[in-house]
Amino acid sequence: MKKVIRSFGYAFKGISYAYTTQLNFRIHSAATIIAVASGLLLGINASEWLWIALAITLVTITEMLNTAVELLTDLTSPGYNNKAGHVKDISAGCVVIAAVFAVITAAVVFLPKLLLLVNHAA
Ligand SMILES: Nc1ncnc2c1ncn2[C@@H]1O[C@H](COP(=O)(O)OP(=O)(O)OP(=O)(O)O)[C@@H](O)[C@H]1O
Repeated sequence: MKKVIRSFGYAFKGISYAYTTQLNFRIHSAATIIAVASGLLLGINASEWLWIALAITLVTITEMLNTAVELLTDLTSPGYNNKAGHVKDISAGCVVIAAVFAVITAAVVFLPKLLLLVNHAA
């Protein structure tokens, strides 16, 4: 049991490292808070919550893996190396793909509800 708790401790250390060192991770965390608050305010349904949760999870995981890949690349290839550059670019590309998915998901879930609110107010 102690071992499991210790493993969770290491995992949270990793999340905390990504949060404190990566500006993009903090931006994504702020976007997560905005998405959850919007979901609560607009009263989205269970399947919409699942899509939002999937988008948040994908962005968070890719951002953390990107941080790990950057660290590992700097460790194994501190000097300039074409392949090291490609590794970092591909890793960053994964984050962009997840972020595009998140933006599309947010638009599909929230836009119709926001437009309805605007129409009601007008
Ligand atoms: N060792 C290297 N060899 C060749 N190109 C590199 C190397 N390190 C970085 N690059 C290039 O510079 C880009 C930016 O790298 P950098 O390590 O600054 O990442 P970053 O996205 O700015 O991340 P962060 O700001 O979180 O450190 C990479 O995507 C890559 O194209």
